[in-house]
Amino acid sequence: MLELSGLRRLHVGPVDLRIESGECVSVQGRSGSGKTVLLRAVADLDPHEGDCALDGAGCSAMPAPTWRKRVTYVPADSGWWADRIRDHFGDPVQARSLFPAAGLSPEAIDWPVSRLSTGERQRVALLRALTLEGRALLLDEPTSGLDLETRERIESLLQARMARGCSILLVTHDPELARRIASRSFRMEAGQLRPLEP
Ligand SMILES: Nc1ncnc2c1ncn2[C@@H]1O[C@H](COP(=O)(O)OP(=O)(O)OP(=O)(O)O)[C@@H](O)[C@H]1O
Repeated sequence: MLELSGLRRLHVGPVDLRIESGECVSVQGRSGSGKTVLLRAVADLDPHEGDCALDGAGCSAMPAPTWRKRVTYVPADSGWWADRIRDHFGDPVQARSLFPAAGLSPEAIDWPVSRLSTGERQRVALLRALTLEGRALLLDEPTSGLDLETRERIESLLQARMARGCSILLVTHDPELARRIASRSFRMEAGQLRPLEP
């Protein structure tokens, strides 16, 4: 269970939110409303007030890398720190086996990052997060710009992760995606999460 308590950063918050194990909560809202600011605060990437806890263990009580391994943030545009895709995975052989589930060729593990399309990069970044086996995922528009078939694959991957107890905080501009996988949806407005009707 991922819990946000009095979380505040810039014009966002204070936000109180509890996401059960195996639950997905979506956040929609206008561009610039603060959705990414919220995700980054939960990931402890920027200074903030308030705290988050995972299964009762507070973010402020553990080293940031430990928190970020358990609560994995996948930005809309991921960073890459090596030329080759395989070098972004602890176990490239295991990662390769996951590629087809995201609509990627297994051979892509040996490609340079520069060869990937925008949507392929997005999926590789998500797979990397999945291989970290964290207990919570913070996803910033994980299916934006993907075709329908590929979106469905990504949804299946996320559903499978939820079935294993992972909590997901999903930022999306796609209300249909939110309806399908989120049990609760919010709209970021004036720095607050306003509940959306199912
Ligand atoms: N470090 C910062 N310092 C000052 N302002 C910031 C900082 N980071 C983000 N902002 C501002 O906060 C606002 C919210 O940005 P954010 O990226 O969270 O929007 P968003 O809701 O995710 O938008 P989009 O849907 O376009 O991705 C923006 O106006 C942005 O300029």
